[in-house]
Amino acid sequence: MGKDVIVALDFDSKEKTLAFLDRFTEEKPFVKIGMELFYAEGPSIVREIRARGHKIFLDLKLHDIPNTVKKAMAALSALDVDLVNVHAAGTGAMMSAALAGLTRPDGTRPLLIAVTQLTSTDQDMLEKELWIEKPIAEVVMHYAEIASIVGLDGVVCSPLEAGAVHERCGKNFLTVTPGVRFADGDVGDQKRVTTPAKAKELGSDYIVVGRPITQAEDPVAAYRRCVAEFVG
Ligand SMILES: O=C(O)c1cc(=O)[nH]c(=O)n1[C@@H]1O[C@H](COP(=O)(O)O)[C@@H](O)[C@H]1O
Repeated sequence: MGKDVIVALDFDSKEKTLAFLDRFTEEKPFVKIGMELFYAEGPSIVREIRARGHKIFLDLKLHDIPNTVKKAMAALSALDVDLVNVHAAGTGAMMSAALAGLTRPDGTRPLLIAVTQLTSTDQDMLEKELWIEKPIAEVVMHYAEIASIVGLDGVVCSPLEAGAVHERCGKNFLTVTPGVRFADGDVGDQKRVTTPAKAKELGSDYIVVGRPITQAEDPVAAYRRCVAEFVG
């Protein structure tokens, strides 16, 4: 897995998703299928997009008791995807269970990463609502360290934290980073945000980009702008 841009396919139907993908005649973007599309269309959308040759991050952010997550991951292992995720807040026991559940008959498995703190969370929310009274960057590092100790392949964090995560957990520990906006872009509900160029400078392995591409007037041009800034 090299440095790449992952396009978040946050659409509510197969038709809209495939129409969007049809615009890409020259590239085959790495894509993310999240809750909106998966809950609307089910596993068949994963198969269909895979059959078109895309790499897939299946972003369902599992967070439950260890036994439930293990069984759910066993079911998801049947899908041919490259990357899946859980919430690190489920604890090390839950992350270990997720890893144990992720086994295919041929011995392969998708990479497993953990969401540290959502990029839509800021310091104020962390303290006042979640009652975690620590600097958010330290919380991200702590969760990343637990994920690394239990054997996960990486984390989801803001690009702003990618460098520190690599320093603590090693350069091969993946940093998959949403919270990406062009310098002139609308931030929306995201809080810990930076540009594709800055994400590259900070050492992110993958940026996850949704609305700046999907809602752009010219999505292919927006995707190319991301690739040019991030991959070079
Ligand atoms: O796990 C994720 O992909 C994720 C984690 C996180 O902390 N923040 C975050 O934004 N995401 C996802 O990344 C995508 C970002 O979309 P945009 O904000 O539209 O670029 C969405 O599909 C989110 O579900």
